[in-house]
Amino acid sequence: MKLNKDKKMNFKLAVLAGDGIGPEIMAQALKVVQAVCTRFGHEFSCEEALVGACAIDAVGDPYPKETHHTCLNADAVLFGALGSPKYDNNPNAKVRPEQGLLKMRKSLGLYANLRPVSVFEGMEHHSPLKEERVRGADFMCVRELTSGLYFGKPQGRSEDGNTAYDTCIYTREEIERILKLAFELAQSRRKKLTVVDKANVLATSRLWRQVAQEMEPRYADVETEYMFVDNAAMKLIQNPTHFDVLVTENLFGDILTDEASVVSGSLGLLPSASIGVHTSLFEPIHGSYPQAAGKNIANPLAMILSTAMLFEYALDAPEEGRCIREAVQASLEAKVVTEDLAEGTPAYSTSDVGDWVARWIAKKEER
Ligand SMILES: NC(=O)C1=CN([C@@H]2O[C@H](COP(=O)(O)OP(=O)(O)OC[C@H]3O[C@@H](n4cnc5c(N)ncnc54)[C@H](O)[C@@H]3O)[C@@H](O)[C@H]2O)C=CC1
Ligand SMILES: CC(C)CC(=O)C(=O)O
Ligand SMILES: [Mg+2]
Repeated sequence: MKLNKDKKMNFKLAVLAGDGIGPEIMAQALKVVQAVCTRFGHEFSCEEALVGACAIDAVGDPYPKETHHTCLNADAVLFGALGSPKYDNNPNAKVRPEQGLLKMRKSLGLYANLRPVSVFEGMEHHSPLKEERVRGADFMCVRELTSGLYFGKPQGRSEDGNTAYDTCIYTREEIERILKLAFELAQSRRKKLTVVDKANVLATSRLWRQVAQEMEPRYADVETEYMFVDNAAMKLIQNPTHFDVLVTENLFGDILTDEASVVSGSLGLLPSASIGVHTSLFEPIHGSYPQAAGKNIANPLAMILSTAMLFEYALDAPEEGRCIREAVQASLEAKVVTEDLAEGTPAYSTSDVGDWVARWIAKKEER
């Protein structure tokens, strides 16, 4: 990224809209990035690339080499979502969009997926849980992203097709690096870490727990607890304010964070940042929501909030990130929301919400 003499940025984004609602929510995110850049005096450029079902259809590969190079040549990656019923409903498909997602994460070295969960001020009523239960909930899920059951080999079927297997593998090194990140994150927050595993049953979980226990003394200022994943699944919605930083393996983190979106009120509200070795990538936690594709009804806020994380984590520009969050808070207060959040008020379209948030950012100084 270039900085001019006034410390204004000129950065380059790899833009991977993907499938389903991906292009619709990405268009809103880019409006917001443009509004923030205009407001703060930055410049940016985008290079689009294919990933997922659209990439299979175009070139037969869900994560083409060209896409990988585009990601490596950019300052950061913005990703929408991928996946299509065409492949979900065909168990015999030779190539799957999700293979592209896994390959992208692995080859970009994105081993840590940060998924913040919180309730916007005054928006507790969006959650189907009791308002007093979710008020003040604000925790960070740290999901290991490049190992575990989604990556372990062997994976497949027996010759007669009647037995299937997946393999869960974790090395000490993989566990240590994600735990280090989680401990440090806890130190920068409320100093509480919940390590979620299934150590009563799984060998990989027992290694996770052992490594975490060995590291604990180095982070004596952090209160560390261990929780089995089934219990965590219950506690997350029974008592979400219990948590500060929660760290767990790939599969558990995937499932628990979709569940945790109930605390915020919609899956369409949860952003994420994937960080690691070669670059960083910002994406909503939800998928391609194919039922909504092309209808201009999906909530773009998870994608828009992912751009706030882009400014904070990749561009070291916290004020810009804060500005996006304030705009999102304002849109919720003004009830400019898509149908997943509209209760008794008219639903706005995906593009209306994007326009409103971008306009709010542009006009902020007038308030
Ligand atoms: N990171 C990614 O690209 C991911 C891709 N997928 C893929 O997405 C496809 C659909 O999977 P699903 O299990 O249906 O998950 P999904 O996350 O796409 O949708 C599940 C439900 O969440 C709600 N939802 C999701 N996004 C929303 C939004 N922006 N606004 C409002 N409501 C929203 C809808 O009620 C939807 O039916 C599959 O092909 C799957 O493999 C799933 C998860 C992550
Ligand atoms: C489609 C999966 C591989 C990914 C997923 O559900 C996620 O990253 O949240
Ligand atoms: Mg998921």
